[in-house]
Amino acid sequence: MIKVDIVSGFLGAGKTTFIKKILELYKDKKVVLIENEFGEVGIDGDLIKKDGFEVIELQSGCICCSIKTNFIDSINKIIKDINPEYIIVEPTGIGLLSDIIGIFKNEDLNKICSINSLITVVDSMNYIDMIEDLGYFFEDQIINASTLILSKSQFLEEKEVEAIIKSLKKLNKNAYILNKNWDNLSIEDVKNILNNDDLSDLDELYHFENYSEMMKDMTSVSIKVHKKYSKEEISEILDKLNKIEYGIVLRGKGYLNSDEGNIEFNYVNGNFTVQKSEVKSDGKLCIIGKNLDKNEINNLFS
Ligand SMILES: Nc1nc2c(ncn2[C@@H]2O[C@H](COP(=O)(O)OP(=O)(O)OP(=O)(O)O)[C@@H](O)[C@H]2O)c(=O)[nH]1
Repeated sequence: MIKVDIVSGFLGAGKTTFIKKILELYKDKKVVLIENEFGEVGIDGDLIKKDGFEVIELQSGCICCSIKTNFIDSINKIIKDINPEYIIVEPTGIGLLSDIIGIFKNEDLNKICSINSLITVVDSMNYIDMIEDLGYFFEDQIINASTLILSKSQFLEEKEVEAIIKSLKKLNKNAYILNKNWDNLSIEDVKNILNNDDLSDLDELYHFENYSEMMKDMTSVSIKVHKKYSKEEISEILDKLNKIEYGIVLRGKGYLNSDEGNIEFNYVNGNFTVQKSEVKSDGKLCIIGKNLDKNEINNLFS
């Protein structure tokens, strides 16, 4: 049986960052990562591929709905061509965890794959906003997980973190909740999470019904940029992204060229970082949000 680790979590929560830690643990195993991006240009895959891991990128939609068939075909192909010990699945931040579990339970995949862990990364900095704005949708990722890992909690007051944990426990009383600064997260911690994930509740999934309604305004803008930017120029652009004329920007990420070498940026719900990057790229970026004005966003980066 191929073991499947599913790492879900909202846009920019820290899924790829946590998967990099899992890959450290699996470095001597045959492992394939399936990266599902909502945008048309794959961004995260480059970060993992540069370390020599096998990455399959599925873009332009969510594996839980619009590209479900591609996903099942890809898994069958991976099994046939690579036959790995482990498959790690990173759904888009706006995917439904219940649907992804459903695919592994029902689509004949249960004969060859078994779910090893069901992790949802919870972005502490944005949890309160997300739960207020996206409510039931966001709860699908929390209620159906067996481990909830808080990211970025070191940036909050202890009281704020306690409130988040209380809210998470109310939604999912059985999940194991890990609250630890990720800078101190050891391989042993990751091993314990993956080995001890309790998947006993898989038969009773919570399913968010109004998904298509929620998704109808969700859009992405993918841009290939050959221009060189300085870190300051990118910061100035990102600073403007929270203006309503661009739509509601939830997530932005990209690898760009600058005179100082490769740079990468990460934008999550109004906060951003711009830094030197180890990833060599011709220049590409993706912006995800609600009711985005594609022209205005294109103009910003042109
Ligand atoms: N310091 C710190 N930064 C974090 C932590 N978790 C995530 N980040 C940062 O948050 C940003 C987004 O992290 P990713 O791992 O790309 O998030 P993601 O969930 O894979 O994002 P999408 O796939 O776009 O939805 C990056 O800049 C990370 O470095 C954390 O616990 N601590």
